[in-house]
Amino acid sequence: MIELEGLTKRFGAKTAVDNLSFQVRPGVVTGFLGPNGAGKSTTMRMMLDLDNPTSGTVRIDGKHYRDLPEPLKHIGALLDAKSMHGGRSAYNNLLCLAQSNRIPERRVAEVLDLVGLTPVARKKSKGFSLGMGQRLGIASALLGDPEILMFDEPVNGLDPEGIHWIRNLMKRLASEGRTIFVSSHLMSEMALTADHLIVIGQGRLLADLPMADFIHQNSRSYVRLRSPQQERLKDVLHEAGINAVSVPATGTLEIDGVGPERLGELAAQHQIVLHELSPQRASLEEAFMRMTADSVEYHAHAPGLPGAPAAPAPAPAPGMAGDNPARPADVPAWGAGFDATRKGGE
Ligand SMILES: Nc1ncnc2c1ncn2[C@@H]1O[C@H](COP(=O)(O)OP(=O)(O)OP(=O)(O)O)[C@@H](O)[C@H]1O
Repeated sequence: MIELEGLTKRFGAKTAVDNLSFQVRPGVVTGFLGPNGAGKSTTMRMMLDLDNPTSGTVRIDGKHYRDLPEPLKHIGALLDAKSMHGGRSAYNNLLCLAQSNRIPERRVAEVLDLVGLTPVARKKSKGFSLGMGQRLGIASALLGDPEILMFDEPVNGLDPEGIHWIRNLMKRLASEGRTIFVSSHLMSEMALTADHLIVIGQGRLLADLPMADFIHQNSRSYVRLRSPQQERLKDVLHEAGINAVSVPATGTLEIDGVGPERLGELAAQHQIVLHELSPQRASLEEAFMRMTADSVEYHAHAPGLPGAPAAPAPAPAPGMAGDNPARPADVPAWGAGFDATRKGGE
């Protein structure tokens, strides 16, 4: 279990993470979503004690990260797959990490096998493709057989086979009772992977709810009709007390709350020709974009979706004051699968 209470991080005048409070529970995949610059990576870095909170706390199984005796055995993370030592083989990268965390060498071969890298174990990691690098980062996260795993944008740049593999791996790890926390800015991807959802925007909590609830709340279903007798069809629907909205861009009508059977029968009764009668479901990506519309920091110039009020967010727990002292230099560094250098601005 990961617990955040009133977690806040400021970089000068910029508040990257703003009074975040939530829990990440075991046995499920929890998706961590937010648009670019929302504060996901900064939050994850504070979870691993790589950035100091300005205020608030993070607890890993009830303890501060720095108080975990052998951290890799509690929590594994993939933050930045490119941070491996390129001049070392995959095997040696993992071996160094294992040795610094008193993990037996046989575990190195086990995790290489688990991620499918055994055939290239002795190759230097600088020659690895993006997908192989991600697998190596995941192997490093799994090395200590931790109960908690965090993945920052693990499917970035992967091919469909790689995406499928990571998705199944996360589900399997969760089904073993582990705590899986995975960030993404793609709702469509998360909808296929996560059981629970935490959404942030401009560092603030926007939603904390089961994925099934998000899908239920945001899957607007409607019927689309297209007819060469559009105006007549509209009149007929109006007479039947059905509200149809014209969509000029597609030349169609959209109807909420009435099934396709009834609409088809009405058209037939009035001998109206239909070229399309199709049930539709609004995309989750659109719902996510509406939820975060007010907090998107970097807008493209193309016209976006209309802004809508953010989804009701659970009230954040009261923040806990108190600065976290800097992590001492001798605390075992993560070493792999992430970039252990602190971001500037502290
Ligand atoms: N070291 C730093 N100094 C100053 N500002 C920073 C620093 N690190 C992050 N920020 C700012 O904090 C905000 C949150 O950044 P963060 O990288 O955590 O977001 P993110 O949700 O992970 O974004 P992305 O999806 O683009 O990776 C951004 O506005 C970013 O510019």
